[in-house]
Amino acid sequence: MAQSTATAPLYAGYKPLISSVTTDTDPDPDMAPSLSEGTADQPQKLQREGEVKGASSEAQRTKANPNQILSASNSSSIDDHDEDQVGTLPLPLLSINRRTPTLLPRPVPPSSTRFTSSYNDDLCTCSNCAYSSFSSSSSSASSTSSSSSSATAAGTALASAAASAVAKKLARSVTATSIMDMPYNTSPSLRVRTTSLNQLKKTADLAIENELHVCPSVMSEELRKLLPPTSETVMTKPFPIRGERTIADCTTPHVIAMVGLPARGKTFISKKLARYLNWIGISTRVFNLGEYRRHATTAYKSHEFFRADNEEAMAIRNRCANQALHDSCDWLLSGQGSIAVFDATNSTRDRRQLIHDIVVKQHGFRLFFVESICDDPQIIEQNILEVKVSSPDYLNMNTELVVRDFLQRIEHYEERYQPIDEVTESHLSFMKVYNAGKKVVVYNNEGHVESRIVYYLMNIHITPRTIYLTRHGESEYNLSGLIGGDSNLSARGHQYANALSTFIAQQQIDGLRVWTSWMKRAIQTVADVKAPQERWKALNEIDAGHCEEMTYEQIKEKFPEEFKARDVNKFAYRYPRGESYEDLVARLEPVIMELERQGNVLVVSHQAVLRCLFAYFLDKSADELPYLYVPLHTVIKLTPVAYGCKVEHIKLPIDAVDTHRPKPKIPGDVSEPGLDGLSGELVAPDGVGKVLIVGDDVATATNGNGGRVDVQAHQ
Ligand SMILES: O=P(O)(O)OC[C@H]1O[C@@](CO)(OP(=O)(O)O)[C@@H](O)[C@@H]1O
Repeated sequence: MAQSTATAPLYAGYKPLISSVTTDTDPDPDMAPSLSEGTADQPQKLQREGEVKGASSEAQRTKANPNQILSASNSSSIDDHDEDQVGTLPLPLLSINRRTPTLLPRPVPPSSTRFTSSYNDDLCTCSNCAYSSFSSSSSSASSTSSSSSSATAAGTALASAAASAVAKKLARSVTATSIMDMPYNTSPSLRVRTTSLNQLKKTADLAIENELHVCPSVMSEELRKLLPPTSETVMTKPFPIRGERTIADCTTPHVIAMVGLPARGKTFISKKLARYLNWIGISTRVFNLGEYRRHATTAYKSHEFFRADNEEAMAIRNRCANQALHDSCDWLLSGQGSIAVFDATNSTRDRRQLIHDIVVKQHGFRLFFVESICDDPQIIEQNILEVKVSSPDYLNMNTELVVRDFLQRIEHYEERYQPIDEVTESHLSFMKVYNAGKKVVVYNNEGHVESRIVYYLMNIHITPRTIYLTRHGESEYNLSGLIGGDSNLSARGHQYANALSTFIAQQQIDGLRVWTSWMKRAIQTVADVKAPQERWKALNEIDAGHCEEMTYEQIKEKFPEEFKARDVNKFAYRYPRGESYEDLVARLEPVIMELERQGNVLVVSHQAVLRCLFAYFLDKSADELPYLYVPLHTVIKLTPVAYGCKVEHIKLPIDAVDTHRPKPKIPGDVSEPGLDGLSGELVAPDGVGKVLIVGDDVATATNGNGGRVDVQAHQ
């Protein structure tokens, strides 16, 4: 068993964003207090840290496996931060902006094997671009180390795309820019802008003069306006495609046991962690000791119940703890689940030893403790106000009394509290989270599942923020019922794009960032949204493989068995040569992780992708996920509250087709209404249709009966 202790400084490149939360604000219910103190610039701060973190982690992977990183986009480890890799590249580098693909000569890989990438995010996605054809075949001629041969090689690649003479001219026209001259840690797009934008513009003009296709990113402002929208700040993020779900990795059942005084965010962590693990396919359930105690006792009277010398109460508490632990183990033994989260204080060494004896010695399961430590009185008090005042223990009680009683309850625990000790409890595996992530200590961390848990808990934060999800505006393919493809917006889709930008402007969202897929319909939808934008390949719509650009009826006719199979198990069904919803979830995990790290974000994507993201926030099962109703021209606003998420559906007043195909009673049937009966109706988590319609200057909220309720808090 590997023993290691890691504290914050060791995570220099991986600074947990949660740390900036504790010091400033804390939006979470359980650790809530500091939330209200959040600063307006925090989201930007988070973003900046996130960029550095992502880049350095990628750089590390490059060292481990150079092919892998190239396949993840020729990306940031080379361009950004990996000095070793930089040293292996032929200099000077010409166009190095992987995010804003251009017609310019590109860095030449040291060997042709390094150009086997299937994810050249830096390749232009437009069909006209000469770079789309820059593949391994062209790279074989380019593995030289001199600047002139680099340019020539790139020129040759362009030539093979039918414009050799001009391409060579272009290659020569660009002043070489050595990557070594660029400030370390500067993003590639910034480097390009700060070091060679003029050259890029000149090159673009030259290319246009010669009737070559040039990507928008290097065009002059006037020319760019003539094209479909792009962003000044386009960035692409690589994503791992794992293909299979993680459940296979979780062969040994795990118990995650929380540790910590009351009001330290244990329940928040437990619930959030369980939601994440379930979403990635690891069946997880929380066993909350408070619920067992409430079940075993009559109404809560006061903190006296928690006095260490209250023997009668102590006997009840111990019995409840044993029961909860045994239920956790029984649940794991029954094969229904893989991870049980034991949400209790477990604040003494004896209790932890007992848990270890039962979980590890008796059952042979893995045991991992997560201790939440907080010594900021403000955070604790705010936490009590956010979640304890509304606890069933304090029904109809005056807030002041609640706070006083709860603080006394904490004092009783403090008398006996023994934080996990590395020396006397060196046989345990654990993670300590200080002040909502200001410092993290990981000890005896072992195995894939524990590592993912640690990584996830290091990324979450509790700063108040809002996430907006919307599909692109209605597309031409939506109008004709075709799935997939990369069509433009319809006329109504363009209207939605306008309405969306107005809506977002009206909301005045602090530090908003916009994420879209690389599909035209999504990019066009945010054409006028005034906020920094990023493109994610991971946000592209589900790949329907052989069924792309067909209607459901056509698929049924051409591949009847396939069509039926999808209706039988839509989540697991994988299109021939395409993807399943299960694949999508795997593909979207980095998006969720990054969303957890961010402030306010607007995500503009597609029906299937947004179902997956929505399911994460709403804790929806794999069966429900592929049928979640995500209509066109509707913004879904998600605000973290207490242990869940407030959901608002805001339908902007532009008609659109309904692309939702409900689950049919008979698999493969395309004629009868579906089982869920959702089409045409917004459905909130409680199953009641709730819509907020925003008109030009009035906002009207309606439910199915015309009532004015639009908000749904999901617990
Ligand atoms: O999984 P189902 O229900 O088929 O929905 C996914 C489909 O939704 C569509 C529209 O039919 O998404 P979108 O228009 O948002 O890009 C298709 O492109 C996609 O294949």
